[in-house]
Amino acid sequence: MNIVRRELGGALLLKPTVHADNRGFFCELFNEQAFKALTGLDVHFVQDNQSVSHKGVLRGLHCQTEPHAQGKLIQVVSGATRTVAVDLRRDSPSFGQWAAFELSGARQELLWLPPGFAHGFYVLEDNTLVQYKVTDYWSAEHEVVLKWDDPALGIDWQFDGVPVVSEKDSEGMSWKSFDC
Ligand SMILES: Cc1cn([C@H]2C[C@H](O)[C@@H](COP(=O)(O)OP(=O)(O)O[C@H]3O[C@@H](C)C(=O)[C@@H](O)[C@H]3O)O2)c(=O)[nH]c1=O
Repeated sequence: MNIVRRELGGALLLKPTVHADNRGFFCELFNEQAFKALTGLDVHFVQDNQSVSHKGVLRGLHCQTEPHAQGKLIQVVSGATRTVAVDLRRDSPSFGQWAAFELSGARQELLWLPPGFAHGFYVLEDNTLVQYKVTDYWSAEHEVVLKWDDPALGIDWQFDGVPVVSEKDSEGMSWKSFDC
């Protein structure tokens, strides 16, 4: 596995080593020892999540706060997304900044987002399967939902039409009310 891109002082785009042969391919998606050797991070995952979405869906922006902040290792197994991370770590030089990543089954890359990042994705193809490992359990009471289209964040989602969002996400909090 290699680090192919670093963003916002902690987000990492990772490329697994793919072993291809006449049957197809094999790759390790997460190996605790190798991840630590590569990144210096000692992560412990407690939950694996999966979602399937139609083209045009947007999920996010979601973040869990302490003491249940979640690091996330995200993979698009099939289909494609434009995935966005926003740095919500108040002590970070990139606090309030966002970065976008094109993830897809074809690219086979993984995105590591440390605890303290908001995560969201816009789905570019039907039947997009997203899987991610998280370092803490889901806790609805610690969930922050940030408004994905807040002009103060200025995220360039590159929409093709009006995105389909959940009721929860349409009622997300503004950046102004978070940043106080
Ligand atoms: C996140 C989560 C949801 N749920 C339930 C709550 C609800 O009934 C249903 C759907 O939840 P949501 O609408 O929050 O699903 P979704 O919008 O896909 O939420 C996810 O979005 C992406 C962007 C993330 O970063 C994730 O951490 C997670 O927040 O699943 C769990 O049982 N466990 C979980 O860990």
